[in-house]
Amino acid sequence: MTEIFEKIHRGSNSDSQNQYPSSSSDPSFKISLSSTPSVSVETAEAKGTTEYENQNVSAGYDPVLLPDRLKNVYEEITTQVKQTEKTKDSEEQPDHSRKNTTEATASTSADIKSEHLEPQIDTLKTPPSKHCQLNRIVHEQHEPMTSNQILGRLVVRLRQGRNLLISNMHAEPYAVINYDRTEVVTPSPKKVSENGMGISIPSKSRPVNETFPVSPSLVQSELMFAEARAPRWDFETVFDVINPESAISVSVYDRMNDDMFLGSVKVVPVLLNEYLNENWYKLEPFDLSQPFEGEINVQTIFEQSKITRYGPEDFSVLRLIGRGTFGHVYLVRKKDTNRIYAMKKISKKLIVKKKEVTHTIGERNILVRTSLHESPFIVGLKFSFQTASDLYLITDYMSGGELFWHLQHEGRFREDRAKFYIAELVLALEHLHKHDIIYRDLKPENILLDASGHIALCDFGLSKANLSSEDTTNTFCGTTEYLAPEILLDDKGYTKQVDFWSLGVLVFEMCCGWSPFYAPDVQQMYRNIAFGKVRFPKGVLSHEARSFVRGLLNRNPRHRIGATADAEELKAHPFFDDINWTLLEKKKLPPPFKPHVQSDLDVSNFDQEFTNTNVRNVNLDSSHDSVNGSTPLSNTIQDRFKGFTFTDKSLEERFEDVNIGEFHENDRPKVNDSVSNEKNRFDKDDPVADSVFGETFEG
Ligand SMILES: Nc1ncnc2c1ncn2[C@@H]1O[C@H](COP(=O)(O)OP(=O)(O)OP(=O)(O)O)[C@@H](O)[C@H]1O
Repeated sequence: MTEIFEKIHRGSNSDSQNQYPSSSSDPSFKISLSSTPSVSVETAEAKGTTEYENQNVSAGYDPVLLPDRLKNVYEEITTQVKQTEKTKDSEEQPDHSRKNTTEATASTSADIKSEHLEPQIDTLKTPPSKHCQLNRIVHEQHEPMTSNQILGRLVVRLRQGRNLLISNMHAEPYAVINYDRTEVVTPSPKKVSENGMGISIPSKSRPVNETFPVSPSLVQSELMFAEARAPRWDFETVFDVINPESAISVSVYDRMNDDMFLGSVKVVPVLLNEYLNENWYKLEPFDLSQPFEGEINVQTIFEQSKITRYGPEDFSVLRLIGRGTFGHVYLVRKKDTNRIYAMKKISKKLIVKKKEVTHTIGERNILVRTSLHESPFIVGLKFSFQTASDLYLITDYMSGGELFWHLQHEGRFREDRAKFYIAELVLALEHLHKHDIIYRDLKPENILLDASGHIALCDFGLSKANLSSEDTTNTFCGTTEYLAPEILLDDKGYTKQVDFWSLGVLVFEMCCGWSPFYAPDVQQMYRNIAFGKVRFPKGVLSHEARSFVRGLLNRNPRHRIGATADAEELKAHPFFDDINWTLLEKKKLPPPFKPHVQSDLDVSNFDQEFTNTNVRNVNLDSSHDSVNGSTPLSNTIQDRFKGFTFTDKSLEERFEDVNIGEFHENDRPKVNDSVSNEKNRFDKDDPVADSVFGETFEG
């Protein structure tokens, strides 16, 4: 058994310690994925039995097609799986923790452990560049990167509301204003009555009954109710106008009643210099069949801009909100508009040292592409620029935080909540795949929530562009827990289907609270992905959800859901029967959970480990670059950042075209070691501690 993984990871030549396996070193080390139906497994529940024995353990690999040497190993594994499983009484087994699940899914490993596996993760992390397909796509399908200019500033004033459909006098209506994916959360309305200024708008629908004496407190309540129905915000905010097509959306919620949705409006701004537009807009419900009332008064003024370029000096750092491998992510304020953004600052030296230049340039270019195509579920890039030492990406601030953070705090999500996120992710992946982009790093850490609770994908550092439907790629990258088996095993390469495998892992993880292939050691995790069984906890996932997960976690990518019609196939699965895709795409389906966000400066949904960090000494001044004492990067190296185009003035260069997807020979593919990424996610009590495993299947 050890042998198989040594083969898989190193190739047959055991001397080649740092060799990623390749067909040239040992053609037999890969397992053919060319045929084999997926496994059909009845659930133990369905059978009314206590066992979840496999009906068929071929798991997407046809033993007939396996090389002889692997066949024995394969048979050994499947026999062990069967034997181990037979000894277990699934219904009685109090096996609920992540660790236990791992042991269960890795039930073939009893003897593997005793065989002393050498740690091989480094080998996997450092495949030679020949394993990567080079330059195949460099000159194809270039996106014309229109050099959008910053058109100006859009001042938006939310003045007041009237006749809002609040449920009681304590209501505190507030709004989430969204323009070109930038979000602003207004404070609660001004309390006019408390200032003794009186209330002037009685509610028609609640006339005071004059035939009875009215106690002062009742009058007071009526006044408070009337005031809450007609909130006065007088709130002003300024947006950067980049895309002239964008409309403003204003959604109103009640802060005191569980962020109850009170309606939303869409306002198309008039982009004529200094033009003031003011109107009362009727609030619309998410669901048009619902009775609805209320209006809000919105003013817009456009001011044409003379400045077209920005640099780091134009931003003030407010908080640290995240730390990545190559730099930090800050909450920043753009000085001229006071607009709040997220700024990712990436050290050039570090990415050169770690040979990640291409991935980083690729990330920026994919963000440019997706920004131009207005994908609602992908974080919006606003500016990118560079200095001599750093690269900067300015994106919309997603104040709801990482999905990871919420999952960590809540343990797991109800299926309908998970379904909502998964459905929005399907649309995000559909968008990427349609634009020939493969995402490759789907995981809760890279899924952010906006203030309303919609998702936005971030971190395109591992994505690859210009990969059409049939194209394959070979780069070994991703985060271990979410890696598709063909990335590990198939040297013919893999396709966009790997994103759907990761999506299957995510559905499972969101609903069950642990990752289906997790193991404390990475080698074991690879084994679980390649051969392990997935065990559904009993009673947690609906029949449709299990079928969806099974369909996505099919080890044969050609039989996986999505293999023939990409996301359309996923959308048609019964799991999504109650999803209205048209409304979802327009963000008109109310999110099942609204993050608690007090204002657009709120960082309470981010880890305090970051947000409590002192950022007073963070220096964004590019003039600092030349005097910071470290050796400057050579011109040749600076040339590699041409996509960001360094200028002496350190000014911003937005949306400039560069080669997308080019793989530089020195650039090393990347694996996020999910073990180190684990943080304390599963330190909490296991959320499904009382559940019993009900079903096992193999993809
Ligand atoms: N637009 C944003 N709004 C809010 N938070 C953000 C935003 N962009 C990034 N973050 C936060 O910063 C974290 C790190 O960002 P990102 O994943 O892009 O960095 P990275 O260097 O690529 O990370 P990694 O090393 O994990 O690949 C995110 O997980 C998220 O918590």
